[in-house]
Amino acid sequence: MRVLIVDDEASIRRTTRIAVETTGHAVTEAASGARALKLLEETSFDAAFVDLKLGAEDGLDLLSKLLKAQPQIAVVMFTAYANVATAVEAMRRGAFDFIPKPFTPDQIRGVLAKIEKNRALESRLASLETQLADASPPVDLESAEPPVQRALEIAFKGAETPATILILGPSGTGKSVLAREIHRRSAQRDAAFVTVNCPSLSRELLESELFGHVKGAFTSAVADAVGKVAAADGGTLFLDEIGELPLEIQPKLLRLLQEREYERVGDPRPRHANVRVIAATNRDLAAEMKAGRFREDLFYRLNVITVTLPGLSERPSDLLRFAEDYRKFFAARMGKRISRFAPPVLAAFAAYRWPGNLRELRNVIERAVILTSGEIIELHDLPEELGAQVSPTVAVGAPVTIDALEAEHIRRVLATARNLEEAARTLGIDPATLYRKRQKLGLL
Ligand SMILES: Nc1ncnc2c1ncn2[C@@H]1O[C@H](COP(=O)(O)OP(=O)(O)OP(=O)(O)O)[C@@H](O)[C@H]1O
Repeated sequence: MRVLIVDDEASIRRTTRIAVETTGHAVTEAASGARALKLLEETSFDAAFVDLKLGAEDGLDLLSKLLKAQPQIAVVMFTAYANVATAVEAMRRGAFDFIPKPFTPDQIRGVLAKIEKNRALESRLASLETQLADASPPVDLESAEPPVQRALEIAFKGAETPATILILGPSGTGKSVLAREIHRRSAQRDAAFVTVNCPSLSRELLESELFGHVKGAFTSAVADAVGKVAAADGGTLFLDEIGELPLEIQPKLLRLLQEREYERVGDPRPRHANVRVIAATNRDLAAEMKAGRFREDLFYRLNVITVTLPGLSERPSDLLRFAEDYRKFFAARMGKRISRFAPPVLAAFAAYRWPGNLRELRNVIERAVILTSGEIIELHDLPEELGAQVSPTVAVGAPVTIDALEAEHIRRVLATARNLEEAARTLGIDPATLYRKRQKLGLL
């Protein structure tokens, strides 16, 4: 690390320098605030030791100026032993730590180790954040399909209120992605977004994961745990696959939703948590309720603002946009130049039913980008089940019915058009007719 020492007393600068240098860090000295600020214009520092009393200068003012010039710098203030109030003020203004005078070399080394540990954590966090941002294609929350537009509108309006939101839709349609977006658009956007995956644990472990437990509550409870409800206090709790929440836990969740109260496993004291709940499921919750697997009161409590995300095959005019976004994203990530999809690929996309929805589309395109050796993604770059969808026999002049030809033509036009209106214009029919034909031909 590069360390700056700012003190008007040469002897203090010298003892500090020796302590810092024994830990292998590079030192620069400044006898005044003005000199320190000049040095900051030329070099960046990781840490600075600054005397609170710099002759006539005020070390607190200098602290603010140093942080303004280089916000990442960790500033440690040297303070007179009795001056605790000023030390507190220094911390309030953003000092990393303070060391009372007189100090020992070990105190200097201790605080340097703390700064280094902090730096390492910060850079690890930054790299994880970049990895996360890089690992996923950009989120696209637009749609040319009226049912999706309506769903998103409800979700975004609901986001601004504290209401519970239930997101329904088949697997891979983007329920988790939407839940995060709702949090991002909510008043509690700066607080935590905490996910609980309901089916991933046994009932006991899920209850403790949600509400926490006290030491000894069950065999593996070797220490107290706060639980995800407490972790989400002030923020959003996302309950993924709520349809699989065990019946025994359902009344506890209902109490949390209604009274904001819960108890840790093994501790009868009621606790309070102010969490906004978003729940998602690919199950038919009303059917689960009728079958006795989901409590009626909880169902109605969750079912206040409900957003249904349709499957990808019901969003033909969005499909191409997603496919293009994914192509660009994965090509850039793999450093390949891939300019487009061959027309039969687009036709195959339009014909396929996409049981895995957006997740499947993303995986198919990632795979195709890896496999393709040219600039264009071809049919043979797709998994077999997709390639096989396009029957080569359906072609003009081939021995097929007009209906089959029409279906194939509509599919292909839909696959390449930006939206339903554009496809209708190309086909020379009005959008309502195209909508009906799509339904009749099973293209929805
Ligand atoms: N709006 C979006 N824009 C771009 N990609 C998306 C979008 N929504 C979903 N995806 C892609 O689809 C994948 C699956 O999304 P997500 O996990 O949110 O689906 P899900 O409905 O919660 O699935 P499951 O029910 O299986 O949990 C994401 O990782 C992302 O790559």
